[in-house]
Amino acid sequence: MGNPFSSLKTKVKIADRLHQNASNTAGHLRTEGAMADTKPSITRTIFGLLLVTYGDLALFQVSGSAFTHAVGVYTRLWGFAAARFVVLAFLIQLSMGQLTPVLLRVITTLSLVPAVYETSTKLLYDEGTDCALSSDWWCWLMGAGATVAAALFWEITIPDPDEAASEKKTKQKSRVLFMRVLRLFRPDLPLLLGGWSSCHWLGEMFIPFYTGKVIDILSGHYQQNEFLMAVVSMGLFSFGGSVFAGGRGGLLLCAVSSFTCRIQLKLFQTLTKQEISFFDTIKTGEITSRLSKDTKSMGMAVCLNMNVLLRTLVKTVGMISLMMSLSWKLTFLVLMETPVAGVIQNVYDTYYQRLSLAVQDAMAHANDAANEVVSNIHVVRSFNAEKHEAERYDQRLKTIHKLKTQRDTVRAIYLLVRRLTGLGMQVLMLYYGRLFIQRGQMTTGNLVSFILYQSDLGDNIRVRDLMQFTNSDLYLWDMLNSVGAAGKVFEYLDRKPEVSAGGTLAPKQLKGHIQFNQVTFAYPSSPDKLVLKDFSLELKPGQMTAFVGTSGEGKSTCASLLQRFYEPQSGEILLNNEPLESYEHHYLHQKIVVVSQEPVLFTGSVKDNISYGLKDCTDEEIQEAARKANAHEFILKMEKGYDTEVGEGGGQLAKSERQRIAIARALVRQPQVLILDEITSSLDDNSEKKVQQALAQCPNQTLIVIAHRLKTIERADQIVVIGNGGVRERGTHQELMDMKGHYYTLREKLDTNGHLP
Ligand SMILES: Nc1ncnc2c1ncn2[C@@H]1O[C@H](COP(=O)(O)OP(=O)(O)OP(=O)(O)O)[C@@H](O)[C@H]1O
Repeated sequence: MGNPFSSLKTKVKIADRLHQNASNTAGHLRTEGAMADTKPSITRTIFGLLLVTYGDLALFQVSGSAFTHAVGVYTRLWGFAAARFVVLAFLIQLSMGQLTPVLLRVITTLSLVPAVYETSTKLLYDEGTDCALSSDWWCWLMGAGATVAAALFWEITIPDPDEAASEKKTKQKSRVLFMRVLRLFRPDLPLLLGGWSSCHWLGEMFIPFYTGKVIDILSGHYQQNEFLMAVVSMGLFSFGGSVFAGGRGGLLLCAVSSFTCRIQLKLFQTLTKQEISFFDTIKTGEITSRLSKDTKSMGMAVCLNMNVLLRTLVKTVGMISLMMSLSWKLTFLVLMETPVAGVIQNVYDTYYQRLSLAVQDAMAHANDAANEVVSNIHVVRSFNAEKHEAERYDQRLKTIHKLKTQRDTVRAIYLLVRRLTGLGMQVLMLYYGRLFIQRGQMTTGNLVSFILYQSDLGDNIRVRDLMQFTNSDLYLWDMLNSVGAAGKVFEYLDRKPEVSAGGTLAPKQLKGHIQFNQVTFAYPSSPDKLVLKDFSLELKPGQMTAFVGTSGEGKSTCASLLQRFYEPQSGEILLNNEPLESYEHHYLHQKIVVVSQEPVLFTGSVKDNISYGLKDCTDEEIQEAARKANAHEFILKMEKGYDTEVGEGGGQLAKSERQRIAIARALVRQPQVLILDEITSSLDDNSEKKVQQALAQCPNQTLIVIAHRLKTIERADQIVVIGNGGVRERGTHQELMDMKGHYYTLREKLDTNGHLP
């Protein structure tokens, strides 16, 4: 039967969603309908574009005709820009019926390019070009080509807010994450500023300049002083650069390390506060991957990116200025590659980031599979499932391999295209460089310096020298990609536990009176399967209550609810007539303690494990608890007594020994409510008797025993048979035997060891 509450909630949610979807769809349809009404047809668009091109060419021809020469060159250029804009806007409106923002941007750029170009070259370099004087077709083509390139660059890299809302959202998110990580770096600010401000590249920037100078000195009239000066300056810049480079690497890595430790601790603290159902649904591998890998890569990504960003910005401006001083014409030529590179980069980023995320997820899956097998190797071995597990792991590794191959192919294609465009640009640059040398506009040394700057500029933007201190083949864009890891870390850091820990009650006296009032509960991971349905039960203080029933009926679930690992969907659990959630978190877990069927010990000594979580616990208290749990004697027999290491997960101890240490750990807290969940299953009769005796010495304690061995609970004050989500029977052993109901039947079914089947 489905959970009425969850199904009701689900129905409400579904109805909400349907409503939302319906209105979204309606809105969408309305918008699409409206767009369809106004969007011109393809034929009309082609006709419009042809008309605009023809109109522009005619206008361009008129602008160069003799009668326009009556006014000055620049008046004519700016007048033509204004006329061109008005005419083109009019023609578009006429032919297509609307002037979209994209078309508006294109005609504005197209109209302004010639005037802005000519005026700025005149103002900056006091030179004009042939295009200013005549209406050459070549000039028209150059202007139109530059406009189309700029338009493409703009539309791809800076999408329209309406058109690319979703894409922008993810980019926006990356930016927000970037800034958020940066803010978390605040305590390491001195280290960061030290690293970022170490300008080792400033030294490197002047080396090409002096190289060109040395070549000019050597190829022209040799002057020793000038030559020495140039070589010494080169040496000094080079030395200064090396010193700063070393300092920068050290400071930044130190900042990243300190950041990582801080975030790992913060994340660990947040994770341990999450409700238990969180751990039921999220895989261990995923959590450990966030904790160990993502925290590191997010710090690394932001710290290094910021460094790269600052350096790239300053170095690029510096290099462009130096290149301008060598030849402004060649500089403009080189900069024409930028929009093309931007478009290529954008396309590459989209594919590469998508594949990188898929690789990360696939790796987390493979880790999960490996973790599961390693931590349950006994089961794998005993079921002879090694081959099956190896195949499962192999499949996951193959998925990673496939995704990595796709990702690396994308990268290889990207590098090839980038190199080809770079090569094309270098050929053009050499061609024009030779022309300028022939015309006497630059020297051979200038060209050499220029070529060195050009390749340095490309590397600077591609940020290849990140490899210097990351010791890997990561590029800036890979680094930006790992900002995505920050998203996942923040998702956990921001997560508020669903089971609140805001209670304040911590009374000195607690009787241990428990009431389950019409509790209905389903595990969040299986919301449709109700484990408890209107479950009501009263446990009197100081009494021993035994929960019995066949496997899977919800006995351990009652224990979990008492510890507030989960919240019931309805009903309440009262402790001393107060709801459990009103008790202070630490207080509650000191007063209600569980010893479970699989005792978990942590790496450390026996003493550490007994006093686990208690700050002021004396040796006497520890030994007293161990005595009560019948553990004292075997602990003393161990090599270092209470200081003996128990190994990982208590692996160096027998199960019954681990069980007794777990009981001592519970007893040292002097709990008011003690829950023993099938603990006797691993104890021999003698140990069990002693534990029972020890427990009998705490008459004020409310004791809940969940047992499969029905013999052990015959002396309980009340035995509760749990089944079908509720209480089937309740009474003392004798009362229930006389009743000849479920309890009686259960006892009939006991095997020779007294266990339930
Ligand atoms: N973390 C969980 N997530 C989802 N379902 C769970 C979870 N823990 C237990 N269940 C399911 O809840 C039901 C009750 O489990 P519970 O462990 O309380 O039974 P039990 O009576 O203590 O069984 P046993 O005697 O075998 O320990 C079972 O059907 C079980 O499969």
